[in-house]
Amino acid sequence: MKHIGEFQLIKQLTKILEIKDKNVLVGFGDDCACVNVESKKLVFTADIQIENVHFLKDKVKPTQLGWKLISVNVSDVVACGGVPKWAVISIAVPKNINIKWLKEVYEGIKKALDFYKFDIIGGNTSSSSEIIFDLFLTGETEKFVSRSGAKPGDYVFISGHTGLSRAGLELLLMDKKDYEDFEKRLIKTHLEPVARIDLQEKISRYATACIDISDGLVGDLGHISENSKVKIILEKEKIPISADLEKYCKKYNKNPYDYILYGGEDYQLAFTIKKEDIIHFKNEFLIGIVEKGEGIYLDNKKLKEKGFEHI
Ligand SMILES: Nc1ncnc2c1ncn2[C@@H]1O[C@H](COP(=O)(O)OP(=O)(O)O)[C@@H](O)[C@H]1O
Ligand SMILES: Cc1ncc(C[n+]2csc(CCOP(=O)(O)OP(=O)(O)O)c2C)c(N)n1
Ligand SMILES: [Mg+2]
Repeated sequence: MKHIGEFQLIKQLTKILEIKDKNVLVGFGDDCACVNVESKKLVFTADIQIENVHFLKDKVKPTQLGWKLISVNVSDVVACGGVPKWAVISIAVPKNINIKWLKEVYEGIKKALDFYKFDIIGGNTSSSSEIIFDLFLTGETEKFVSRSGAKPGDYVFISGHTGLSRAGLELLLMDKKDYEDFEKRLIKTHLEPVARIDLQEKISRYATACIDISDGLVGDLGHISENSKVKIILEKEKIPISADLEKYCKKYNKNPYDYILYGGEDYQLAFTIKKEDIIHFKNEFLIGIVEKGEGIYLDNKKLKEKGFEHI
């Protein structure tokens, strides 16, 4: 197959479909779809964890895998301002799967459901040569926060440090006998991300646009820029570097900005707000502004909007 990229592929496929129901407020192209149901707005999302694509079976505890499956989906619901409500799960596993291992994945899932406070209420089981966990999650929101609402003059924020997860993945793949404490913390960020459910209310109330950072900060801000038809200017000086990432980059001679800007699987939120609402975001990081135009800039340099793509 010609290499067209994941997002081009999604565009070509979804063009074949036609959303006819007028109650659908948001279809393809955002973190969640959104549907009017009586006086409520329901949001829908699905994300998957696949062996050798999202995880290596011998490098993750089954409980961590269950936790991550739930977190990555909650992250999309929160990015739309929603509260997670109900989910169904589809699994596909090799016929000779270790049942104890699988039950431990479900223990991790249960722990996450208790933390994020919602239920899985159904699912499906099938076989596959590689392990697949797919979650379909619905949530409720009063106001849908899209990727398309950023306006010139808005501030750009991130909810926390980025780049740590990629450093954690690289450390895991190094297969070291011993890890320093900061390395263990980076690995934990990769294997046990926590979706920013704590920000749900503020996002719902104040964000003019929001996306969860799964494919890398610049790639994902690129979706806000494209959908909102605006230019985003990041100020290098304002983008935070975590102390652990700094240590990692010093030790392994890496450029921290490759991680911060392009890392992926951060599951922090990138969002825009009106300037006057800045008082509500004291613990988050102001990293830039929205202007008329297009593209993502770091100070006055245009950045390549490359993010993680599966295809
Ligand atoms: N195969 C597909 N068919 C229809 N819609 C899809 C498909 N894959 C992704 N989408 C939609 O495309 C958009 C982008 O997907 P994705 O990049 O996976 O979002 P996210 O990073 O928030 O999970 C979403 O609205 C998603 O619902
Ligand atoms: C073994 C392994 N290789 C590579 C990665 C890195 N990786 C896998 S998926 C991904 C991007 C995010 O996942 P995706 O399924 O695209 O989530 P979405 O953007 O749809 O929310 C990254 C950075 C990984 N986690 N594990
Ligand atoms: Mg997805």
